[in-house]
Amino acid sequence: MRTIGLMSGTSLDGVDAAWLETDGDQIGRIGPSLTLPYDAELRRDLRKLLDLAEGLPPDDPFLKDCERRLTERHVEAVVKLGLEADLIGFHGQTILHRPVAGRPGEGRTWQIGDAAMLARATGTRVAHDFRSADVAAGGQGAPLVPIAHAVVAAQLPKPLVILNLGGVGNVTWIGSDHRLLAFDTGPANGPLDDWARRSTGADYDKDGRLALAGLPDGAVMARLLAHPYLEAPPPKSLDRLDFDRALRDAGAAELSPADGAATLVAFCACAVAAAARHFPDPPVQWLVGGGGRRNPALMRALACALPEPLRPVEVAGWDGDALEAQAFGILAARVLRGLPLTYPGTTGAPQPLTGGRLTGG
Ligand SMILES: Nc1ncnc2c1ncn2[C@@H]1O[C@H](COP(=O)(O)OP(=O)(O)OP(=O)(O)O)[C@@H](O)[C@H]1O
Ligand SMILES: CC(=O)N[C@H]1[C@@H]2OC[C@@H](O2)[C@@H](O)[C@@H]1O[C@H](C)C(=O)O
Repeated sequence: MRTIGLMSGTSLDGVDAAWLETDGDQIGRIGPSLTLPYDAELRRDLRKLLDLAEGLPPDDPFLKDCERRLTERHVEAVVKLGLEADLIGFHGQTILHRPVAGRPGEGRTWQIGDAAMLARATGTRVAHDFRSADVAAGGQGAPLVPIAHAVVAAQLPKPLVILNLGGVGNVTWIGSDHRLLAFDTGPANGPLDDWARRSTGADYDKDGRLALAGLPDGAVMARLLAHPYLEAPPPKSLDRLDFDRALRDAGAAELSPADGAATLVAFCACAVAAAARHFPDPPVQWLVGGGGRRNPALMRALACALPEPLRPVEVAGWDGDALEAQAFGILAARVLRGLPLTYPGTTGAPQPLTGGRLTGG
């Protein structure tokens, strides 16, 4: 079927949209994709929502206003793509993520976005709410893209790792027997963006210039590397703000702008290297997607920290900016067909689980 996947990630920079033909198991034609950046006001308000989410009722007027504006940008992205689709995969914006491993009914994950409004405005059926069923069953509810990675990487040599460097980092390890192991590695661009905004006023550290001008601070690094998340066995996932406190306690805030950025880059890379210790076998290569692959400071730090070759996903013929959005097209098709989205090896789901809901059409 013809799908449009829509992903608004933890970097809060905009919505990625991608057209793809898929039945959820295989991919057919790959169409165009685009990113519709958010205006500064929406970015700021979404960032504010992350801080407020814990205490907000679902009908809070500020939240509802952000949700409407966010959904309008998604409608705009679909219209701009300008292609017919049978199904839209609508992730929405995560504003809170608190899964409770192995304790059905206790965790919480919250993605905002008005699926009915999107379905009405585009005249297309919408698959959404991809994470709740997994969290309700005691899974992590994230990452969700691993099964889609397995679909697009079907022909590549294994073991293979796909690393996404978004606001948070996440890895998918695919074994020679097609086994999946996936989890969040640690903070990636999220704290770096916050740091760049506070110290330079820019939305992010473009081309890693600030980080390349500094040096990682040994004492701060030592404290950060002792964080229990790194050694904790998967499944595991993170909220965008989960490391903020640890970064403050480690003294990162006292560093100079350049050394602070260099330290955050080094920590992101070390967290990825720590993730590799959980893989059953080393991969033949790492393929890197997400905005972080454009940061030379981060790519250099990763190349130093990992023994295996590390390359942007473009070497496999993929588009590293579109991959997550394409994944939500694949996941939408799986929702429609009732196929599993999550697995014991990806989220800690008790068994392969379908999920998501369908609206409109
Ligand atoms: N040229 C560049 N130099 C440095 N960093 C860059 C560059 N281009 C993009 N980035 C980083 O990539 C981020 C956006 O990445 P991406 O769009 O993959 O995140 P996301 O999809 O929102 O996050 P997630 O995958 O966690 O949901 C930006 O916020 C910025 O930090
Ligand atoms: C709760 C949530 O939205 N998590 C995101 C976030 O951004 C990256 C990482 O943390 C990943 O776990 C997930 O996104 C991708 C799309 C996923 O679910 O696979």
